[in-house]
Amino acid sequence: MKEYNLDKRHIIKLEDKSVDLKTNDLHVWYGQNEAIKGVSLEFEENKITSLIGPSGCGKSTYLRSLNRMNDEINNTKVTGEIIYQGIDINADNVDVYEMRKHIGMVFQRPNPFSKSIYENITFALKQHGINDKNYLDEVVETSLKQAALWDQVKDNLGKSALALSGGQQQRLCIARAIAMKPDILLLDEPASALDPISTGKLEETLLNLKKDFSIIIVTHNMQQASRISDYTAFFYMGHAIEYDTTNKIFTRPKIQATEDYVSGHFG
Ligand SMILES: Nc1ncnc2c1ncn2[C@@H]1O[C@H](COP(=O)(O)OP(=O)(O)OP(=O)(O)O)[C@@H](O)[C@H]1O
Repeated sequence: MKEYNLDKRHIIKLEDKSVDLKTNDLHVWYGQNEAIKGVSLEFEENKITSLIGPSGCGKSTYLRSLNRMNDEINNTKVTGEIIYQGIDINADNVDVYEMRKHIGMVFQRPNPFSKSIYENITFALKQHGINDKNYLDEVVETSLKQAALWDQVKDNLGKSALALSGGQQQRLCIARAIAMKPDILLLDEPASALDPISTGKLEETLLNLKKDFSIIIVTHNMQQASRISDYTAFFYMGHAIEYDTTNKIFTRPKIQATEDYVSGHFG
């Protein structure tokens, strides 16, 4: 196993860009295990950013901390700032439930509720007290259109979501997340349980969604990162080692570990 110098980093700052979300010196501990060791990254609005790196480097932990999903895990500690619209959403007084309306998440395995397609999308809205039928109908249609699922399900909105294919279920989960009209969508390996055709459709959907949302995605798939993302961050052993435009990361990385990883010669 090659030893890499973890002090050598290359992290770009998005000075002249519109930054939607950023972290400053973010650390995450599971008990004694420090999984994220001071990560400072900025995410541009209406762009797709991929988080890549070897298994166990902390990509999912970092992603989950961006809308405080790690709060749900016992014995976790998160320090540092997560700045969204000028507010540190890692602060104690933040209403996490409210914040997640702005920063939504889609998980690795499609996890629709055991309810109808329509109810999957309206569930969270109803929880937030929205019951106007016309409004809910409109949100269902718009969200399903944005998630490229409307044409396939529009005549069967009362059908169980569990009867959809895996790829359709994952697009339904995206529709469910965007029904809340978030600004930012976090996706943790959303295509890992999908076949190549469904993966292609999902990637196309994400490319269409970026005009309305900022997207941050964890992926193991190098081709996927290079096909869909504008920026890529390479993680290793709890650090963000290199962060740049996707083109530079895949063609002219500045750090040896990144170069080895993207060229398949890592470790
Ligand atoms: N719920 C948890 N409880 C305790 N430790 C955890 C938990 N989730 C992750 N870890 C630990 O945190 C570190 C980073 O894991 P994480 O899942 O974030 O990495 P990853 O880069 O996303 O890995 P993979 O690509 O395999 O999904 C690992 O040491 C892992 O064992």
